[in-house]
Order: sequence, then structure tokens, then C-alpha cells
Amino acid sequence: MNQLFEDIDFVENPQYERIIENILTQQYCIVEDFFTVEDVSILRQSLIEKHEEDAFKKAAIGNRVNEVIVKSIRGDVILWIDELKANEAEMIFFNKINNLINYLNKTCFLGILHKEFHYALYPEGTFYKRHIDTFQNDDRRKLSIVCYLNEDGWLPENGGELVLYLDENGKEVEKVIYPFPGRLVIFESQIIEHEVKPVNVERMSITGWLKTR
Ligand SMILES: O=C(O)CCC(=O)C(=O)O
Ligand SMILES: [Fe+2]
Repeated sequence: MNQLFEDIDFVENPQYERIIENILTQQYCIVEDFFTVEDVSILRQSLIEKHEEDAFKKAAIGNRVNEVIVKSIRGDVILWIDELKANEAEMIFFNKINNLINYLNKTCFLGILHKEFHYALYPEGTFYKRHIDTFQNDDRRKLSIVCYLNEDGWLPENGGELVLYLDENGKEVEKVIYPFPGRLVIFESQIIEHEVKPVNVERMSITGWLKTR
């Protein structure tokens, strides 16, 4: 085994190994400080600039074939990120994400061939009701990834927690995750129902999906 890994230039990465272990055992993983304070700050600036340029649009539900905007389900605004036109901040983002994808593909044979990421901004008072990230007519999304870009010192009273609804031996358990800056949450798109609780202050993130085919 070691011999094989040496042949393909493989260096074991403890952080990635923990991500894989967590996803295999609990279908989700929380990674603290996946991005440095500096990275988060640059990415947040990029989000804010693009938002000020009015580039964001109201997020829809459903995919491109049948998308509708329903504010009683989700109230965030989003902007898809084009890796081919990535600015400096987005290059930092994709550099780290691509390293992770390469590792997953080498070690887990997940067959991740595509990815899609968007900035998301939840204005005060918005939320995203309980849902699952795959569409009825499209099951290519395998892993959901959320990266939080909020300022330091996010308070519980700000709301905006991500709640994962987990199945523990047939019993539903809520896993509450605060959107602390630098934090990355990864979960199985086809399995984990989740929601974003109403926010009392603006909440910023990048959300995306690793996809097959
Ligand atoms: O921002 C989050 O914590 C989750 C967002 C989400 O569930 C989605 O965009 O599908
Ligand atoms: Fe979601």
C-alpha cells in the first residue's frame, strides 16, 4: 500500500484524513480555520465589493430547469463564482478547495469531476428553511461545502446558525453550527437535511457543491 502511494506521489494530510473519517462515520465534518484570518478577510472584502456592485441576485429554489424565488423558503442573495475569472481572493479559495478535491479523489474514489460555488449573503431577517441540497431531477451533488466569511466575534444572538438534522439510531438529533469565520462545514448533499435559522445581522459565506459526472 505504502509502495503504491509513493508511486503516485502521495503525502498523507492529517487534516484531510480527519475530514474523510468524519464524513464516513457521521456524514458531516466541521473544520475550524480551514481558511486563515487573512484569507477570510480577503474573501469577505471580495464578497462585499461584488455586493456593492449589485452583482448579487435573489437565490432561487430548484435548479436551472425549474427555478423559482420563494422568499418564505430562502431569503439570501447569491453570486456564482467563475473559477476561470477568479480574482486574487477567489484564487486563494479555489487553491485550497482544489487541493482537498484532489486528495478526496485519490483516497476515496469519490469521482468528483465538477464543482460549483457561490457567494451568499443573508440580509437581516432572512433564513433558509429546512431542505436537502439535491434536486428531484439531478442527483449529481455529492458533498455540500459552506465556508463562513463573517467578522470575528460572531455572537449566538446574531442567529443564523446552520442546523443539521442527523439520524442517530433512528432518532433525530439537531447539530447546531455557528457561522464562525474560517469555519468550513462539509456534509453529504443527498442525506443531510439542514436549515439556516433567521439572522439578526448580515451573514456572509461561500457555499458550494462537489459533483459527479
Ligand atoms: O449557509 C449555510 O450555513 C447553509 C446554506 C445552505 O444550506 C444552502 O445554500 O443550500
Ligand atoms: Fe443547503
